[in-house]
Amino acid sequence: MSISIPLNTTLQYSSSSPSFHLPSLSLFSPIHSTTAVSVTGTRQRCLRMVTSCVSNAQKSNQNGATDAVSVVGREQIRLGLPSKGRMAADSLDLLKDCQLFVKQVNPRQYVAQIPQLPNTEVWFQRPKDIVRKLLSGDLDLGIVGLDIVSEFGQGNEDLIIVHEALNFGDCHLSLAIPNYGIFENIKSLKELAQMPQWTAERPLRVATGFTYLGPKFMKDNGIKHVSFSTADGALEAAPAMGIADAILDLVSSGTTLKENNLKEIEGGIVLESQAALVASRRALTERKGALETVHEILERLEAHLKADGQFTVVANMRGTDAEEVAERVKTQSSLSGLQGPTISPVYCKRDGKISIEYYAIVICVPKKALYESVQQLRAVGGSGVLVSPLTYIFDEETPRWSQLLSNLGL
Ligand SMILES: Nc1ncnc2c1ncn2[C@@H]1O[C@H](COP(=O)(O)OP(=O)(O)OP(=O)(O)O)[C@@H](O)[C@H]1O
Ligand SMILES: O=P(O)(O)OC[C@H]1O[C@H](OP(=O)(O)OP(=O)(O)O)[C@H](O)[C@@H]1O
Ligand SMILES: [Mg+2]
Repeated sequence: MSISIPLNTTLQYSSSSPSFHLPSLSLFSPIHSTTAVSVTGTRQRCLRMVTSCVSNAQKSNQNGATDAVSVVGREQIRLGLPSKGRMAADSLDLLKDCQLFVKQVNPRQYVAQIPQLPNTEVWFQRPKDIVRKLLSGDLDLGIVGLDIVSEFGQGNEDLIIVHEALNFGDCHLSLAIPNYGIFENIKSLKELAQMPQWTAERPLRVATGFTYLGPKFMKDNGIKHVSFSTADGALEAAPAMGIADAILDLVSSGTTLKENNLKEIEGGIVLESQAALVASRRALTERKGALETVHEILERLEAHLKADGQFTVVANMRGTDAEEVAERVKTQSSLSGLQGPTISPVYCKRDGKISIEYYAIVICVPKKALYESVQQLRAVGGSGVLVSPLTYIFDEETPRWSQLLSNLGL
């Protein structure tokens, strides 16, 4: 295992009490360099001790993120799912919709199985711990919000977003200020930054749980006079309590902001988030079976999510032959289906003879365009329109799979 220690760190070893002192280990982030480390004490013993002490401490940096460690020899692939909160039930529902049934004996049990993926264990963890454990090598795959990936992953390249839009957990991380007092006429981040009130002695005070993304966002936007405080919830109360001037928190419906007389401002959105499938690069490249498992999960997810937005529409159309019907259908913009309509003859028996007067047309239409499509079908002579939900659409290969392989250099 390799460890990374900042430049000029002094590791002190005392032979009387065999322990190590890494003065800044819990204070820096991120960890970059392995050079210029000075070691005091008995050299050989020192290095052995450092390795084990850092390993045991899981190398947590200030935000709880851990450095990646080597893939350890276990047989099972581990998938982390949120153990609580609003993402928990939706993650299980999504997997169920993909015919991946998570068998959890009781809700307090933190490990579960998916019979359809016999080499995979599910571990229920808090979202931030899923990210931490992907980085430490204790999980291989996970479903979490992109907000948590960014906050706790801190751009670590070992984290790979396999699917960035699982269609639930939508929200955005946004800066909000009071809609009263000195902020009444402030509408943008620029205007907020230019307010004369903020000085080195009296900075803009922001309350947030996002202690990595918050300062990064302010720095990236050139806002100098700012300070941060943190709390575990109900941040929207902080301005009215006089604890902060602004908050940086997740917003989905916007109700909590409104009910607390707060408003979002132009340029104040830090990121858009929804649930994502995330993997450890190391696991995918080094752990036996991990890539095959992620491929299967990805295929199921893609097939389900693609189908989720579509209906199958079947209608009968009178016509002289299939081409003539196709020509008519193609004049309508909403009737092209995935690759063009499927048209098949409808065999009727008339006066004792089989004849073809109707053709059945089958198309997939986006749910949003259903009514428009039905109207267009009628306009070109369609009748007896049947609409049914689609369960899966399997394409030849998913673009996300090719992207993943290229990301992994495969
Ligand atoms: N309105 C929202 N507020 C917060 N998170 C949301 C919202 N909508 C979607 N999410 C997503 O849900 C994830 C989990 O949020 P949730 O509040 O349920 O759990 P938590 O924050 O881990 O729990 P707690 O709030 O008790 O600390 C967030 O990281 C985010 O990706
Ligand atoms: O825009 P809205 O739909 O109103 O949602 C936003 C609120 O939801 C979250 O809080 P949560 O319910 O997780 O409570 P918490 O503050 O205890 O985390 C978030 O921290 C906001 O307070
Ligand atoms: Mg919350």
